[in-house]
Amino acid sequence: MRFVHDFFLKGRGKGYTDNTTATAVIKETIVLRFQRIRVTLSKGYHRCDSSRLNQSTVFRCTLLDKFPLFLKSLSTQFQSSCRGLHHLISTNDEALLASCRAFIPSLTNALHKGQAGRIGVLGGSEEYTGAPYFAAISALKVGADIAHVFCAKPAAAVIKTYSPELIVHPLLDTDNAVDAIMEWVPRMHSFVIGPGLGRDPKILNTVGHLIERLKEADRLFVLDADALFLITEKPELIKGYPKVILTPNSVEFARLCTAVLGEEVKPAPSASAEKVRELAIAFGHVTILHKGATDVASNGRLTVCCAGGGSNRRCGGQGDLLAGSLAVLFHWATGFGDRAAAAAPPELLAVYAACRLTRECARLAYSQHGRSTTTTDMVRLIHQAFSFLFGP
Ligand SMILES: NC(=O)C1=CN([C@@H]2O[C@H](COP(=O)(O)OP(=O)(O)OC[C@H]3O[C@@H](n4cnc5c(N)ncnc54)[C@H](O)[C@@H]3O)[C@@H](O)[C@H]2O)[C@@H](O)CC1
Ligand SMILES: Nc1ncnc2c1ncn2[C@@H]1O[C@H](COP(=O)(O)OP(=O)(O)OP(=O)(O)O)[C@@H](O)[C@H]1O
Repeated sequence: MRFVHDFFLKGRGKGYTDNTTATAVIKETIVLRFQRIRVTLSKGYHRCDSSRLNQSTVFRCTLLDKFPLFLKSLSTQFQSSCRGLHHLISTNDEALLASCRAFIPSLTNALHKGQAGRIGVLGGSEEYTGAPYFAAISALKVGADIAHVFCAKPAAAVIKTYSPELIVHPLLDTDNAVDAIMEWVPRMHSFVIGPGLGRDPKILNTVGHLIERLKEADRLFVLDADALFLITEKPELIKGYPKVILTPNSVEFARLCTAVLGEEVKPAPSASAEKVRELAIAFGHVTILHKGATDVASNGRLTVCCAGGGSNRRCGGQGDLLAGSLAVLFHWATGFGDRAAAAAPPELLAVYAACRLTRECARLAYSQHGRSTTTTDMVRLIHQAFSFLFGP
């Protein structure tokens, strides 16, 4: 163990070309400040396939199977000496997609209505009726059985006219909103909070209370759009809660960094993976997805990047499609399939699947509609994109 420690922390720069020796070493440790390491775990045996371990501080890892499990198996002493070096970036599309396919529930007559997902969307105001609609309809198109929208009264009738599929509750702006909405919570598997919520302090206050209650009820939820504005004001609301995923665009991400890290971060189409990880850690290993030209998601331990598909069209609503899809996939990733061989923890797999799906919808829609592409065109293509990526 001493040797391993010395080699990786002090003895850098020699290069490591002998696979056999590397294998012995990698059994004891994981070193991530090296370039192009490919590590595979099979039958509990850790094998290093790379012929290039060098001292570069830039590291880019392909998928490391069962990484979190492996990390836990390291001795406490070694974990602490390596703290700060454990940062793994996975971009292995095929392996991640394969793990996502493993949790997609089969279409079978053995399931009853509701089992594939009862999703709640909290959002919708007089100004914004499209955003909650896009989130809720996307949840249904991805495969949830039921989608409820909890919105402010002026939005309710409008949203109902968009779709008879949605169950719409005009509750968010009522005086007993928290208790009235909580009555529905036991029936829901997961929530999207934020699309079209607006910034009315009374509504945001209600949503703050609801977040507290959802945590007490141990529910999964995704925070997007105006709910992220609330989190910049009250980051402690979600600190350390493992069942929340934040989905900021670059502007929302910059605001979160200012609020939580105390740093000015310039909004940029491509996030710094290191910054996303830093923010996730500052939130107590909460999962953060920075949407952009490349989507970057981290729980502070593992970071996944998604760059497939996508388009050059930046019409509004694409983030809502992503958030609604993610709520379903989050439920599936935590509740279905065998996770023993999964390439990443469920929250990151759900994020990866949602990003990949949204970007595939964007790619398909753009190829048909070009500059005229809107989110409605993308929603229509969810089935085609889903089948292509994950099967029927
Ligand atoms: N049809 C609808 O009802 C829609 C409603 N939406 C809702 O609209 C509300 C406000 O959302 P916004 O996203 O406008 O949030 P903000 O009101 O915080 O505005 C952010 C601004 O930053 C700009 N921006 C985005 N990316 C940038 C970048 N990389 N660099 C610099 N500027 C950038 C945007 O154009 C936007 O004007 C939310 O409730 C949201 O859910 C959106 O979801 C879009 C669709
Ligand atoms: N510069 C970009 N190039 C390619 N794809 C992008 C780019 N920026 C965002 N995307 C993709 O668009 C989708 C939505 O991200 P976006 O940043 O538009 O979210 P948003 O602003 O929250 O959306 P909304 O309009 O619903 O509020 C994501 O899947 C992301 O991958």
